[in-house]
Amino acid sequence: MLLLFGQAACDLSLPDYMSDIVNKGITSGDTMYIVKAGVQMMGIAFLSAFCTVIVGLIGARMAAGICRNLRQDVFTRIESFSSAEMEKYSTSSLITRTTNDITQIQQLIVMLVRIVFYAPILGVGGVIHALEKDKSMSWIIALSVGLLLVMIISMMMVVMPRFQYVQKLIDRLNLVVRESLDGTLVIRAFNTQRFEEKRFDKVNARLTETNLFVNRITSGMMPAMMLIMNLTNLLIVWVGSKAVSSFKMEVGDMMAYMQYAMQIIMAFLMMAMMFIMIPRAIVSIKRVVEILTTESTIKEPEKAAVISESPKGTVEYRGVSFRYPDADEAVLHDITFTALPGQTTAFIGATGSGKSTLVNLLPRFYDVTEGEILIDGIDIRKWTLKKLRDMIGFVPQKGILFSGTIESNLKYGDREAGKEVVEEAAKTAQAEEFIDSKPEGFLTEIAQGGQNVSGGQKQRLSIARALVKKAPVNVFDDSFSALDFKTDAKLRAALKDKTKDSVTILVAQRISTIMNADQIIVLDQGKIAGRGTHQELMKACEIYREIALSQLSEEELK
Ligand SMILES: Nc1ncnc2c1ncn2[C@@H]1O[C@H](COP(=O)(O)OP(=O)(O)OP(=O)(O)O)[C@@H](O)[C@H]1O
Repeated sequence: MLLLFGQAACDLSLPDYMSDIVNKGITSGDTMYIVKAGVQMMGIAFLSAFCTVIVGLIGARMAAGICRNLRQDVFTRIESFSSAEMEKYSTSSLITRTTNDITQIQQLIVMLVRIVFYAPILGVGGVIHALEKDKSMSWIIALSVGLLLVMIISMMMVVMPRFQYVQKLIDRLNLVVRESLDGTLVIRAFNTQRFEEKRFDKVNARLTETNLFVNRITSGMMPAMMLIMNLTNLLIVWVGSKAVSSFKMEVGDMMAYMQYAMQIIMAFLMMAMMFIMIPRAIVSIKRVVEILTTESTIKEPEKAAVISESPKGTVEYRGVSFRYPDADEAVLHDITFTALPGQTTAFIGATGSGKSTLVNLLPRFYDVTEGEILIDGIDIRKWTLKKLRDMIGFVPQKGILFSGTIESNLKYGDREAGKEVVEEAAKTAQAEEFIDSKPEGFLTEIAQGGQNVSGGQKQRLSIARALVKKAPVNVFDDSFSALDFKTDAKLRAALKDKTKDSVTILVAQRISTIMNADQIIVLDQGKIAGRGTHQELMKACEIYREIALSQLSEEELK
């Protein structure tokens, strides 16, 4: 603040020096005075430049600091979102908000620090100094400021609505790029590069068009402003020279007046720039605030239940129904079952029958619409999210790995896990063989998204990652689908041995994967169509029999 005052005071004093040099030095031929005042002027100009640089530095640091914290807050908030909020905003929009929108805010802060105080001080100071020199020419300044204001306000009215549109288009552009990059293989296989290019071109062209429109108007503003400034100078010289010739004004004062007029106009220009940036940044601020104020639909309990030190993990679904947010119909209806420790509870059913939805309710990716889910007799909504999720070793349907080494991926759920635990989990998940075959073993680098491992290897690493957690409840959502029958069988045998005391919930499409489960639940259109052991279901459940016979012969099923 002090520096800003210093900068403005220096800038405002320069025209006075110039006026004195002309009036006292040049007209009377006093060279010493000219040199002395000239040196002082240079000193002040350097001081002003120094203040400007320091203010710029402080502004940049402040903006970078504020926006680093803001980005962190937005990221943390997004991490707390449930799947419902993730779907509401879309991944691409969340990326734009965390990056581009915050950059807009950062630019505004830099600008604000430089201008918000400096411009008014310069403007007001300029007016006071100009009036001190001469009052008769005030109308010239008033006229040019009025013209500038009309121009700026009309321009803002035209470009404002476009700013919102630009941010939306950036969201859209991100979405198209993301989809194209994620789907490269499909695009190549279907030869749809041209189609994707067109899709990209369309959004890109619209974004360019809108940006060009905004830029054309804002860049047209500069020459118009220069014109107003030059006309103002011309008017001052014209009116001023008449005053000089009639000895009402000195030449130096007229020159100083011209400089004050320029400073006043510059102050307005700076404020105009600020007013151009503010609406744009407001759009971004609103989008960021929207994220920061969105509460996750999955809430922590107001009063968490007291959980035993070593929970057993018995999972119980009681009359659970579920409807996706914004969907018309429920996808799960009145599901009731209990999964006991030491037992495997398996789910089978046609695609879309609700198996993944059912297991996704357990770690509270979504909350049930009706009924309740209990672990060890306590409603999961009464558990803290951390405790609840620590209880569950979850293997999602889509094997997702992170960039890093195999080891860092396996230790994802427990950073402190020892070497033996990691190796044992890899062995149980039948991943040890292929890890050992790599020259760097557990330290082999995994590419982004696990692109350098096969589907089956990715599944095995995902399983091992869950096992490292040694959680009382393990959920495998169709996690054996990419494994060959032999590996599938070996894995289940090893799993049975290693997870003797835990609850195993298994979703599968293959009968052979679930045949030996202690309890099999058949899902049909979100309802339980049968439950029991394989033998019991073969006798009593028509849907199960159909699925089983479509995959294996009567002989194999016995
Ligand atoms: N995020 C979502 N929003 C709205 N509806 C969804 C969502 N995810 C799934 N559904 C719908 O819920 C139903 C059940 O889907 P779910 O993925 O649970 O089936 P599934 O039995 O696991 O199928 P699959 O064996 O193919 O994985 C489907 O009709 C699906 O269209």
